[in-house]
Parts: sequence; structure tokens; C-alpha cells
Amino acid sequence: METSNDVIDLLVVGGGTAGIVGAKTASRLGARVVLVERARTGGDCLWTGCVPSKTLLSAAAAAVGPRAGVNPALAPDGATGRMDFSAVRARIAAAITTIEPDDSPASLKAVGVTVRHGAARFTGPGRAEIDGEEIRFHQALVATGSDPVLPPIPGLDRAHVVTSETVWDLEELPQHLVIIGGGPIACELGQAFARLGARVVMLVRSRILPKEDPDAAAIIRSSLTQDGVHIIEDIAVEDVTSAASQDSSDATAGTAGRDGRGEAVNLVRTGDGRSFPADTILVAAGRRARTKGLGLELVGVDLDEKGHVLVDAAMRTSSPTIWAAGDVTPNPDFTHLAGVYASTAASNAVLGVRRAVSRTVPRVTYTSPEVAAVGITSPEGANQRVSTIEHADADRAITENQVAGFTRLVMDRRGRILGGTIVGPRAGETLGELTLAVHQKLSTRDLAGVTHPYPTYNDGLWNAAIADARTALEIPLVRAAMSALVYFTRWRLTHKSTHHSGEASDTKQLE
Ligand SMILES: Cc1cc2nc3c(=O)[nH]c(=O)nc-3n(C[C@H](O)[C@H](O)[C@H](O)COP(=O)(O)OP(=O)(O)OC[C@H]3O[C@@H](n4cnc5c(N)ncnc54)[C@H](O)[C@@H]3O)c2cc1C
Ligand SMILES: NC(=O)c1ccc[n+]([C@@H]2O[C@H](COP(=O)([O-])OP(=O)(O)OC[C@H]3O[C@@H](n4cnc5c(N)ncnc54)[C@H](O)[C@@H]3O)[C@@H](O)[C@H]2O)c1
Repeated sequence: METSNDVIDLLVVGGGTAGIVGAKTASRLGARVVLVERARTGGDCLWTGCVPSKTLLSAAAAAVGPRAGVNPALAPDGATGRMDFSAVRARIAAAITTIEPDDSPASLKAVGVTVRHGAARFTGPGRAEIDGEEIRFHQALVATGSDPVLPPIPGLDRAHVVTSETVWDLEELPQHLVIIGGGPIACELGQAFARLGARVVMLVRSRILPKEDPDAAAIIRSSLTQDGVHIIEDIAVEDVTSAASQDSSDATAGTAGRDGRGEAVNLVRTGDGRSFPADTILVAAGRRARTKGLGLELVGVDLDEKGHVLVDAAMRTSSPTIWAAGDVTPNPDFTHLAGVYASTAASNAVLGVRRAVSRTVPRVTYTSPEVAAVGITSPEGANQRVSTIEHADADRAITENQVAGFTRLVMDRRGRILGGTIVGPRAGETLGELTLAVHQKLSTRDLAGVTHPYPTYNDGLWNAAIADARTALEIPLVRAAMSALVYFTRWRLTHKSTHHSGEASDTKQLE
């Protein structure tokens, strides 16, 4: 029976992907592990991130179906085209319910993890408290995730605003949705809501998908526009006014986002003087690490200038017995990374080793078409080159009439694959192979030498590798060697056939 005075091996703070994977890894290795979660295990990915957003996208794709690319609200038949949003909500709830057992307290307990409900706070070296009760630990893993950022836009706090955490509580499909932001959240949710029938305006400070290849962003811009999303890039949001803030006597107007006649009551004004009506404003303008009130300063854990917990390549913080993983660190915010890095952190902690994490990080934005990327996506000097296959030349894309896309590889001087971008349907499924190639430092010749099935979107990757490997044959020395080989083979065969015809006539004479 464990008492609060026992010193546990690993205290895991946070029960999202990083916390769950870290705790299970350490427990399976034989460590005594306590995981503390203040809300519900499963975290962002299960409840408000990957699972609901991918289900919403799938429901939205099904909604447009054969009319893909046409916003139902803008359909020429004059019908409203708006989806039964309660059915979409039910589908999202069902997906969460199906996946939830993998992340549940029961699944943690099944591998020996003790789960505690409450908010944890470090109080000194080897000590923390959970809602005031002390717990002692040898080592700890910080896995508290991140929160959406609310930019300091005047009036935003009084308007009907949702973030990626609260958008799932909407009971009705927005009629006029203004999205502030242009990253993966804005693009995925913007496309989904437009396809379901909302009129969507996206206001972006930068260009959309600023971390991706500009050619990939251009395809997504065009696809979203076709779906009816009005995208305005390189724009500042000046302020937001709402009927509620103008007329405080109508207390319901601001929260419902519409007035008594169902009209949008928020006006979002941009720096160029335009105004956009909105019954709902979705803010998707980046995230901030969740470290407030954790007491990290009491245990010597340093943060970077943006407030992330600094970690080394082994996921150890500036405090030798405290480790961190997931969105709370400066690494990119992805579920797969949270899990893999937390597993490394936890095993390093309890085994007393310093294994470094891999820096090969794949990412996929699940718009239609998908954007999948890994490693270096644009050449970073004269020693790097690209090989691109446009999907207009990829047979599977042609047969499916889905030619808006490409596969682009970036190689070093010797043809070693450093990274690349794939845009197309299910591009994420091809990314695994490209990630393996980058991770294993394979060359385009390695990839070109492996037979790929025809016709697949994967062909794009293979053909981009073949095209690059073929350039090696253009080098004058290689060309000269090849020509010599062809000449010699021709000479040998000619000589052999002369010799054989002589043998044949000899045989005839013998007969
Ligand atoms: C809309 C959306 C879509 C996304 N889609 C994808 C996708 O398709 N693919 C992908 O790879 N990534 C996606 N992400 C990102 C992904 O969800 C996150 O990177 C991932 O969930 C981070 O996991 P985490 O464990 O670091 O944090 P979280 O999942 O946020 O978990 C942190 C946990 O810590 C708890 N906590 C915080 N403070 C304390 C405390 N003091 N005491 C106890 N508990 C505490 C919180 O309650 C929370 O449960 C998406 C994100 C969003 C918002
Ligand atoms: N498919 C996936 O893997 C997936 C999906 C969703 C989210 N995520 C993760 O979640 C993270 C957060 O996503 P995100 O989209 O919120 O953030 P982001 O940091 O990726 O993008 C933020 C966007 O908002 C814009 N922006 C910032 N401030 C603004 C302002 N005041 N006005 C207008 N535009 C503004 C930026 O220019 C940028 O386009 C992502 O970086 C990603 O790692 C991943």
C-alpha cells in the first residue's frame, strides 16, 4: 500500500499524449510511476485536437461528396445546403468514445501507473503537491501541454470567440465564421466548416501555412477558395465590435453571436478598413506553453523567451532530475512527437541513460488535398537540389482527376535525401516512406532501386527519386563510361555471332 510519504521513481505531470506515453513507458520498465491530471486523461489530441478535427474533416468531405470543391451554402440550386450539424457532432462524439479507452485511467492502471486527479505544482527539489497534498519523487516528467493564444485585439474579449478548445461546444453550425489565423488549425477547420455550409473568412497575418513550401500553400489557398473560404493574407486585424459591447442591455447578443433576427452581431475590422460580420470568431493564432503556476522556478527549470520548458537532446531540462516532452517544450506541437519524445524522456529518466531523440519530424496538414512534409523542404544552398514530380504527370492522380499536387524531394550533392513535401490525396500515407528515407540517410538511388506498385500516389515519390538518380547518368565521366560499356557489349555480341555463324557452317560441313 503506497502512502504519501513514499518517494516514487517518476512523477508525471499532465495526462495528455506525452504524459500517458511517458508514464506507461516508465511503468513497463519497472518504475513506480504516479501520473497527475487536473482534468481528464487523453489531453488535447483526444478531446479537442486531432480526433475531433479529423472526424470533422471527414464528415465535411462526405458532405460535399461528388460536388467536392463546392461550398453547399454557395450551391447554385438555391438550397441552403447546410448540414445536419447535430449528426456531425454525434460522429465526433462517437470517434472520441471509441478511442478514449486507450487513454483512460484504466489503461494506465493496467500497466501499473497510479493515476491521481488534481493540479500538480512543484514545491522544491524532489517535492510537489497535488491540490495541496505533498508527493515526493526521484524524477519528474513535465507534460502539461499548451493553450491557444488570444492576440491582444481590441474588443476580442467581448465578442463571441471560440478557440480550438471550445469550438467543439458549438451546437449550431456558424453562419458567418471569421477565423483569425492561417496555420494548420485555421486551414483544416476553415475548410471543414466551409464544406459543411458556413460562410468562412480567414484573416491571416502572414501567408497561409507559413511553415510549408510556398507551392504547397498555393494549392491549399486555391482549394480552400474553391470551397468558398474567403482568404485574406498579410493583413492586420484592427478590432472587433459586437452588438453586446455597443448595447450592454442585450445580454444574450454577445454570447449567442447573433441578434434576435439571427444576424451576426460581431464586426471584425481589418487594417485596410474592411469589416466582416461574424456570428462566431475562431481564433487559431498559435499556442503558448502551459507552465503558469507549476512552480518550475522552485526546481531550477529554465524556460525560453516564449515560455517553453527548455530541454536538451535527451529531453532533460536544466534541472538534472526533471524531464519534459510534448507541447510544453519548444519542439513542434504534434501528437506523434509528444509520444515519441516522452517515451525517450521517461526511459532516459528511469534507466539513467541519455539517449537523444531523432530530429526527423514528419508533419501532415489534413486539408484536401493533404500537405505532408519532413526535413528540409527548400534547398538551403548551392550544394542542395530538388526533384519535383507534378501530379499532373502522375497516372493515379490523372485517373482520379486529383492532379492538384506534387511530390518534391530535396537532396544533397551526393543524392542523399534530406527532406521533401508531398501535396495530394492521402499524402500523409506516403510520408512514412519519405521519413524513413530521411531518417536512414538513403539516397535517391536507394529509393529508385525499390519497385513501387503502379498506379499509386506513391509513384510520385518513386519517380522523383528516379528522375534525380538519372541526373547522375548525365555526368560526362559517367556518360563516357556507359558509352564505353555499350560499345564493348556490342563488339562482344558482334564478335560472338560471327564466331557462332562460323561454327554453324562447320557443323553443316560435318553433316
Ligand atoms: C485542432 C487541433 C488539431 C490537431 N491535430 C493534430 C494532428 O492531426 N496531428 C498531430 O500530430 N497533432 C495535432 N494537434 C496537436 C496535438 O493535439 C498536440 O501536439 C498534442 O496533443 C500535445 O500533447 P501534450 O501531451 O503535450 O499536451 P496535452 O494533450 O495538452 O496534455 C497536457 C495535459 O496536462 C494537463 N495539465 C496541465 N497542467 C497541469 C497541472 N498543473 N497538473 C496536472 N495536469 C495538468 C492538462 O489538463 C492536459 O490534459 C492538433 C491540435 C489541435 C488544437
Ligand atoms: N495536422 C496537424 O498536425 C495539426 C493540426 C492542427 C494543429 N497542429 C499543431 O498545433 C499548432 C498550433 O496551430 P495554429 O494553427 O494555431 O498555429 P500556428 O502557429 O501554426 O499558425 C498560426 C497562424 O496564425 C497567424 N496569426 C498569428 N497571430 C495572428 C493575428 N493576430 N492575426 C492574424 N493571424 C495571426 C500566423 O500568421 C499563422 O498563420 C501547430 O503549429 C501544429 O503544430 C497540428
